[in-house]
Amino acid sequence: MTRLLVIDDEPLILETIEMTFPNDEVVTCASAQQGIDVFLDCTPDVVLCDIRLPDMSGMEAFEKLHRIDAKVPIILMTGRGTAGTAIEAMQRGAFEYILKPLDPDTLIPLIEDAAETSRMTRVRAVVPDKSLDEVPTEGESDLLIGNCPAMQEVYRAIGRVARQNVTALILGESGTGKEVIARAIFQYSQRSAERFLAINCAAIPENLLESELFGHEKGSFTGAERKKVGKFELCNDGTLFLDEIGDMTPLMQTKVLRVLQDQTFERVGGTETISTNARLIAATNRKLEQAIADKDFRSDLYYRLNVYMIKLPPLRERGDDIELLANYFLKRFARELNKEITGFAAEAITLLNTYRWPGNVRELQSAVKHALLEASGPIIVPTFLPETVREGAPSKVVAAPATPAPGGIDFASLTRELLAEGSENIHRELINLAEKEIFAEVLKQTDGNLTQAAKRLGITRTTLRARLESLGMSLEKSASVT
Ligand SMILES: Nc1ncnc2c1ncn2[C@@H]1O[C@H](COP(=O)(O)OP(=O)(O)OP(=O)(O)O)[C@@H](O)[C@H]1O
Repeated sequence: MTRLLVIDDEPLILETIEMTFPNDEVVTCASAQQGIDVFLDCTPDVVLCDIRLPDMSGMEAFEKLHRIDAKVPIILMTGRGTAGTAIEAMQRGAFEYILKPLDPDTLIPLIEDAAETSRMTRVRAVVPDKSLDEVPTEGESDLLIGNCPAMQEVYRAIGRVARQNVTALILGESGTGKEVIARAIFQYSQRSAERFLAINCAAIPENLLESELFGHEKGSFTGAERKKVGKFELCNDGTLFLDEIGDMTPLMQTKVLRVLQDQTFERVGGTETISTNARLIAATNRKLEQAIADKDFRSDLYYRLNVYMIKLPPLRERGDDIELLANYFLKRFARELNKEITGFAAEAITLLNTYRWPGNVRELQSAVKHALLEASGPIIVPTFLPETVREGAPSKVVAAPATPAPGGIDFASLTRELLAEGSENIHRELINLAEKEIFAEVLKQTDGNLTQAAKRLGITRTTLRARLESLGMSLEKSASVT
């Protein structure tokens, strides 16, 4: 839910906006002073402010609001005659301007975009120190969870790069936390009081992306009814987050490369050369080196972006962090959903640890939420987890060896299959598979006696038990035998 503050003295406009956003909290004010008082009182997510107000000019009102909290996106509503003032306000930090009469098809995506920017700018992404017990209040901050060596390295990298004014490139599969890392870099940087804007390069068509990034002059193409200031210009002194950069078209790659090289560009249809010192943070889940080999991505752009690279590991490679994250989300959502659930059953943890998590942290987050909504007792047991996690084999290979050789598992073909699949966890997957076979056979020979089996294997009973658990192998039979 977005908290929207609307300042306008036209009752019809206030009513229209209330009706357009029935599921959001819309606070309306008929004068600039009243709007400023409410702003001070409730810190909205987004402000919509008319450029003509009874008690002061919209520009003055904008400047007062912006001075109070520069991180709240302010959108100015204007008639055609006052668009020039609105553009000037944008250059001073306003988020956008919109022409009256308001068209819901333009207004709704604009408010969504502003609310998302507001969230990214204002919700802190906090790199943990020692206090991992901390559960931030919803909306206040996102604590980055994870202790594994790869995540420790990520935190160190944020610390190293944030305060330097260089481009950062964040790589990682979908849902690994690239956006949170980008926000952390911004928030720990010297530009944290300046503008932070984000754009998803995969979500919009090339010509729109071009306008969004570089702006356009009025009349430069059909539909360009007014001049637009692009994000590179707006982010002068600020930070621009280009998400899914690997999906940019060749034309856009060339244009972005030029900005990185010369810090200049022209608006679409314009001749004026504009300078920008926007700091770029880029992210992608594509393997850029492969995209370069496939001639899909410019190598010179890659080298420009890759001044400092942060690689996020997939969740399945983060070891104990899976349990840590699951418990963190459990605490967080239990509080939000007002549920008294204290933890996970051991079997549920085993499932979480063995599942492959193709959607990474985002998928774990929704699995925990799902489990909380399903849960009826004080702890999460396997049946409350989503079916994909319960039944989704930890990995294709571990579930069903594709080509077992007559005498056992054909490791050479499995290795080839995993290589072709692009797996980056071949060692772990095959070792798990081998262990499963070995343990199953020894337990069969020792009638499920854990002590005997551990003795024959030459490992301790505790180690065997832990390995069986983490491989998702049943302990039922062996547990009854000591
Ligand atoms: N280490 C972490 N600790 C806590 N929450 C995390 C962590 N990493 C990611 N998240 C949460 O997981 C969700 C997905 O993260 P995010 O959107 O940053 O991923 P992404 O890599 O940008 O995904 P995509 O490539 O699909 O855009 C977010 O809600 C984020 O807050």
